[in-house]
Amino acid sequence: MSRKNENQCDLIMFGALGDLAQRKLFPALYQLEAAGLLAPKTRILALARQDLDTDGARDQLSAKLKEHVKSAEMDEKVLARILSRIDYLKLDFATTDDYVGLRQWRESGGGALIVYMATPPALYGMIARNLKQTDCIDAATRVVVEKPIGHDLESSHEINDQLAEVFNENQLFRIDHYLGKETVQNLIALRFANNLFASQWNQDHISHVEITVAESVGIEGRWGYFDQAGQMRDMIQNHLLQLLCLIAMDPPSDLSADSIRDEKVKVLKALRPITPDLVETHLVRGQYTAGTAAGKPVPGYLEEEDAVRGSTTETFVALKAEISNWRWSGVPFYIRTGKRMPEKLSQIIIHFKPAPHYIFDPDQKHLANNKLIIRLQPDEGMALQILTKDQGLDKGMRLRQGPLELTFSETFKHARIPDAYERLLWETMKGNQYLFVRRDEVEYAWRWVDQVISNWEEHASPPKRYAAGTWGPVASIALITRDGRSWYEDA
Ligand SMILES: NC(=O)C1=CN([C@@H]2O[C@H](COP(=O)(O)OP(=O)(O)OC[C@H]3O[C@@H](n4cnc5c(N)ncnc54)[C@H](OP(=O)(O)O)[C@@H]3O)[C@@H](O)[C@H]2O)C=CC1
Ligand SMILES: O=C1O[C@H](COP(=O)(O)O)[C@@H](O)[C@H](O)[C@H]1O
Repeated sequence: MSRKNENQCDLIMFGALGDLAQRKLFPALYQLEAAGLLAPKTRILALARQDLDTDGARDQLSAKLKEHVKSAEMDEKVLARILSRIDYLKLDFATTDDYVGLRQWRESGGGALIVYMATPPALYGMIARNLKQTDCIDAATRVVVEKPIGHDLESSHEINDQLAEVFNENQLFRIDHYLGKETVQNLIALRFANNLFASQWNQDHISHVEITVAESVGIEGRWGYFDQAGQMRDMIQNHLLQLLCLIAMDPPSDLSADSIRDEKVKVLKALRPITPDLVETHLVRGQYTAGTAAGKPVPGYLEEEDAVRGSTTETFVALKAEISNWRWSGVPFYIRTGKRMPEKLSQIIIHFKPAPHYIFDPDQKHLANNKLIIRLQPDEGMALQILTKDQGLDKGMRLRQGPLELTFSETFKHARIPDAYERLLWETMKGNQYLFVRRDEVEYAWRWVDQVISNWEEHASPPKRYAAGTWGPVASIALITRDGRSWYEDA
């Protein structure tokens, strides 16, 4: 095969007219086209149950692409090229006979077959069975599935079992879109390409770690889905535990998918359960009430469209996680995530321990902890807070804290930061699984989350209220100040 066609594929997209596909997946394919990364013969088949032909579907997708690709990045020639790759097939996912059209389409193409299931997870098993029954797939087919894989350990087992009846694990690409973010992948480079940090990355040198993933948005018309999930299942079970794993894992022996995933699994297995006696001190759940977002009044969670009165679903979680292993014994990981917070901000702060013997002004002792601030989004970059001597004859040996700063947009001026889905689709086309989640990762994450949820349910205390536009319930501040620490607020 010529180099140009090396990553040639036929991409079949179930749920092609749904929200995720239109907002994220087709814009990502547009960007891959713009970057010249799609092989000349790569084709895309959009599947949905709307009564459209290919021209009608292309018109609809074109309008959505214009809406979701930044106008400065929209180029009519690129648009025409990506649209020309797209065919449309009306198909009811539940009707086996409909898949015959899909097989016929595939017979006229070539390259790897990628099946993207941008549908509710309850449909994955049925789609997989229908694909198999109608001979649409083979042992080289790759399948991309979205989160959430289940609602708990038991249901995730069921979904994974249904997929495993048809596909091998090396065919399954389970998405956690945080793993596609450039800055999240950068955690691997930061930790394992810089020996400076490698030698400090343990309980001898780190006192605690903070992970904050704050969202300014509320429920965005997804109340029905979100109320069944809550922030614990929607964000912690996947994105935040993945971030924790990347920070806490041991060095993998290489960059292969299984080396990285083996190390992440060890972290998940070592997470200390939040047992009933710890719920009070290690966990805070919150739910937002009316407040403000970007200076405008916004309703509370229970007043959102489609809301059901009296729901006790949490829109905020703060917790103290502990990892029972040699490297992290005694180092708490304080994690918080919530909707309707003052701004969109994802960051990780590594707090280093002070030097063993302090010789400077006792009044400045509180400054003596170095911090590494990793800004995942927005304003991607990192800063290492270090202490230097304050300038001037009159300053003696007064200390001053300041950052060694790396802001990606300034340092890599011309490099556009790709959206997570661009990276994930591109890796799927290349057949690389390292940014995708293996079955045991999903299940160990559920195992830990399930016990947290069942223990808080036993505790039966309702979520604490916080006004939209604030950093969560006051109790989340107490969770960390109880240990003589505070959330890093230099946002
Ligand atoms: N949207 C997002 O931002 C995110 C979504 N996800 C995940 O992505 C997946 C898709 O989500 P999303 O796009 O929001 O969901 P949508 O409901 O918007 O899209 C799903 C699509 O599947 C179609 N569909 C459902 N059943 C059938 C059927 N029997 N035959 C044909 N078409 C069918 C629906 O068609 P119709 O409209 O006709 O019902 C709909 O267009 C889910 O797993 C979700 O959890 C994950 C992270 C973020
Ligand atoms: O998976 C999800 O992620 C988004 C947050 O993603 P981000 O890339 O904008 O940080 C969250 O809003 C959504 O509820 C959840 O399902």
